Amino acid sequence: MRVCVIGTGYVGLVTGACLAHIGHDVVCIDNNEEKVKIMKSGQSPIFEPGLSDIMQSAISTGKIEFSSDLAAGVAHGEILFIAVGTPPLPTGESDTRYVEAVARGIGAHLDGGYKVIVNKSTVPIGSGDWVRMIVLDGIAERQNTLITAGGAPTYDKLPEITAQFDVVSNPEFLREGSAVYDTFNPDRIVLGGNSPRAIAMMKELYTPIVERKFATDPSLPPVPVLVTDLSSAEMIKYAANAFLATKISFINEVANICDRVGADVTQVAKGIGLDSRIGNKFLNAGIGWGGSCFPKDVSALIHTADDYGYETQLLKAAVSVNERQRLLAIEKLQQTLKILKGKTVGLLGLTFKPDTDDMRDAPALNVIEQLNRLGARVKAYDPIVSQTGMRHGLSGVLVETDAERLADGCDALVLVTEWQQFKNLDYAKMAQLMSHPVMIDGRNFLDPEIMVRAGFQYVGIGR
Ligand SMILES: NC(=O)c1ccc[n+]([C@@H]2O[C@H](COP(=O)([O-])OP(=O)(O)OC[C@H]3O[C@@H](n4cnc5c(N)ncnc54)[C@H](O)[C@@H]3O)[C@@H](O)[C@H]2O)c1
Ligand SMILES: O=c1ccn([C@@H]2O[C@H](COP(=O)(O)OP(=O)(O)O[C@H]3O[C@H](CO)[C@@H](O)[C@H](O)[C@H]3O)[C@@H](O)[C@H]2O)c(=O)[nH]1
Repeated sequence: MRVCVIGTGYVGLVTGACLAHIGHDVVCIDNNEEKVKIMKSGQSPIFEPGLSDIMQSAISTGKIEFSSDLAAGVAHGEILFIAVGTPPLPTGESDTRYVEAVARGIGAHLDGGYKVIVNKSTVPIGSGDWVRMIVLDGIAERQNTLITAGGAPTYDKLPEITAQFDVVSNPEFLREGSAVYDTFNPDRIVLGGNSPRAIAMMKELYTPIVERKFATDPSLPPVPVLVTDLSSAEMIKYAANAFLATKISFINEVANICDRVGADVTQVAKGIGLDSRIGNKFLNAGIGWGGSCFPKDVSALIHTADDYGYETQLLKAAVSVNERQRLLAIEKLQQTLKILKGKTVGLLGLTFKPDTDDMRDAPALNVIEQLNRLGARVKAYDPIVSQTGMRHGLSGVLVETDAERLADGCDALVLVTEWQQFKNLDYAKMAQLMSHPVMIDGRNFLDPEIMVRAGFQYVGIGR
C-alpha cells in the first residue's frame, strides 16, 4: 500500500521504516531539512537499535523515500500517518500545534482519491474529530485561495475539490530502545474509528505484522486487533501509560518502605510479580520514571479529567511519588556523604533509559540540577551522550569519555541509567580512583556483593 508518514521522530521514522520493510511504499515527510538530509543518506538521526539497518535495506529496495515536500507526500499516500510531537505545555496540557499544522497542511493538499488520515501521535481525547475539522478547514482555506487567486472572490465559481477521507486513531505503544522489535512484535494493534472502509484499509496495512511474518517468534498466535470508537482508542493510549507509570510509582513506594523496615524490594517484586494478576513487568524500583511519554501523558490525562471537573487522586499521587523519587539519589548522597558542597559526584548514565539517546525529561536532569544547587561538582559518563557530545544542551555537568575518567576523583557515583555495559566495568579500578568509593545504584542494577568486593560502599533503592 502507499503510505505517507509525517513527522520522522522516534515513532514516525520507526513506523515508516518498518512499514517499508514489510513491503509497503513509504514516503516519510519531515519539515526539518537537516533530518531529511541525514535520512536520505541512509543514516538514522536518532539512536534506536536496528533502525539504520532496516532503513538502509528499504532505501536499497526503493520502498522508502524521505522528503520535506508535504504536498508530494499527501499525493503519494493512501494512508497518511500524523506522527509529529505532542510535547507538554507548562500547564500539563498536550501541545497539539504540530498536529494542527500537519492536519491543516494535509487539507491544503488533499485532492482526488480516498485517504485515511491516521493519528499516530498521542493526542488528547476528542482529537480524532478535531483533526477532521482542521483538515476540512485546510480544504476550505485552499478553496478560498483558489477563489481569490485571480482578484476579487468569485464564489459563483467554487472550484471542485473532491476530497474524501476518514480519520482513524492508531495509538503507538512502542518503547524507545526496542522500538523496531516492538513494531514487529506488538502486544496488540488498536484501531479507533467509525468508517468500515478506513478500518479495513488499516487492517490490510498491518496484515503481515498481525500474522507475525516479521516477528521474532512467528509461531505465536496472530496479534490481537482491537477496533474501537475514536475516543476509546485515544483513551487506551493514555490509560496504558498512566497504568504503567502508576505501577512503577507503586513499587517505588514499596521500595521506600522496604528501605525503612529492612526488606529487599527486588525480592518483594519477584514475590508479587509471580502472581499472574500482578505480573512481573514494570516492577523495577529506582529513581523514578521519565522520558518523553510517561510524564507528559499522565499530566495530559490529569488535565483532561480536570477539564471535566474530575479530580484524579490516584494519578496525582503517582506523579507526586515520582517527583519525590527523582530526588532520592540526592537524599541517599546526603545520608552517605553528609555535606555535598564541594564534593564531586559522577553519574553513570544520562539518558532516561538504556539503548536510547533521548534525554527528554530524564531523571538525570533533576539530579544534575539539585547537585549544582547544593554546590557539588557533577561529572557524567553515558555510552551515547558521551559520543554525541553536548548536542543535548546539557549544562552543569562535565561529560567524560569513559567510566574510569568519570570515577577519577569522585566522592560518589550514582548509577542513573542501567546501560548493559555498566555490568562489566572494572569497578575495582574505579573504586581506587575515587576519593570515596560510594555507589548509589539508582536502578538496583548492580550486584551489591560484587560492588562491596570491588571496594565500594553500596547503596541501592529499597534493598
Ligand atoms: N517516543 C516514543 O517512544 C513514543 C511512543 C509512543 C507514542 N509517542 C507519541 O508519538 C508522537 C511523536 O513522538 P516522537 O517521540 O516520535 O516525537 P519526535 O519529537 O521525536 O519527532 C517528531 C518529528 O516531527 C517533525 N515535525 C514537527 N512538525 C512537523 C511538521 N509540521 N511537518 C513535518 N514534520 C514535523 C519534527 O521535526 C520531528 O522530527 C508524540 O505524540 C508522542 O507522544 C511517542
Ligand atoms: O520497572 C520499571 C520500568 C520502567 N521504569 C522507568 O520508566 C520510564 C519509561 O520506561 P519505558 O516504558 O521502558 O520507556 P518509554 O520508551 O518511555 O515507553 C513508554 O512510553 C511510550 C510512549 O508513550 C509507550 O509507547 C510505551 O508503551 C511505554 O512503555 C523510564 O524512565 C524507566 O527507567 C522504571 O523505573 N521501572
